[in-house]
Amino acid sequence: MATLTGSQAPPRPAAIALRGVSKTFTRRSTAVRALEPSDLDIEPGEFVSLIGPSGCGKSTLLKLMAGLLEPTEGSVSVDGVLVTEPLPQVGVAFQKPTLLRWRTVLDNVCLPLDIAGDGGPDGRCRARGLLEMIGLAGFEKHYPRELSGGMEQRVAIARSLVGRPSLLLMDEPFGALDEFTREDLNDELLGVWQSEPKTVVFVTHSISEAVFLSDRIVVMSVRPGRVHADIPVRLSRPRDRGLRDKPEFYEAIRHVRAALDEAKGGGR
Ligand SMILES: Nc1ncnc2c1ncn2[C@@H]1O[C@H](COP(=O)(O)OP(=O)(O)OP(=O)(O)O)[C@@H](O)[C@H]1O
Repeated sequence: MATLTGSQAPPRPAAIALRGVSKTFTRRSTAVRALEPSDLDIEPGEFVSLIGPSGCGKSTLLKLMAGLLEPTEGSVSVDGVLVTEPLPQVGVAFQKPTLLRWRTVLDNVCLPLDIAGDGGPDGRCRARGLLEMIGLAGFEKHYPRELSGGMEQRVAIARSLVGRPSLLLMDEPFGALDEFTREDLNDELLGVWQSEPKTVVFVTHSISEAVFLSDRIVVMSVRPGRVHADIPVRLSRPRDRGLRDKPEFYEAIRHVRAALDEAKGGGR
């Protein structure tokens, strides 16, 4: 029987394809142009960070990908499907963990499964496994008020992963944390991403965080936002914390910083 191999196989659609996507927010008579028409392709399994000056439209872009905002012009597709509403294969994690205070840690992680009517023993077992993977074994029965900020953020990340999303959208998930906790969570996020490959789009203000995590860094320019530079990060994987001491890490940081400096001046 003939099988499709190599060049015969149909091309796999991009995990995310943005075509001429722009966004203007309108309130009464005021219009804010947040994003100029932008094109971007992200391949399945890529880890891509978005970085840029405050107000350049990073969160707007992420919300457009998540189906939480509608583009003013253009289209967003995920796995070849036009995004018109939030899709089940997409997980999201934002800067604020927004845990439900009356639910235990385990029940917070299981929330997406409960909403999807899939909260059986398998899902709970997976939730426990994720809690263990991100260093929260033993805290399943605790309530959010009993956790530190870093622990709450870990719970939010486990929650975003429990439905096995093929695409994970993260908006400054570690922005409110101290540097040590942030580095620990970077290590843990990479561990999860390496053990369960998925496409990740990650918004951050930290150049070193973007370099440590990403295959590519998309640098955006000042408002109205647009893609200023698309920089591949050619550091080998798997990566571990030792990478942060290596000259090639600093070299990559310098490169991204130069692009970011240009992007900041680009609108003036
Ligand atoms: N719902 C909204 N209504 C009106 N304007 C908005 C809305 N959301 C965002 N904006 C505006 O769009 C622009 C881009 O905002 P966005 O939050 O996407 O930027 P950002 O790059 O994520 O910023 P930061 O790095 O500070 O978080 C800003 O000028 C912001 O004021």
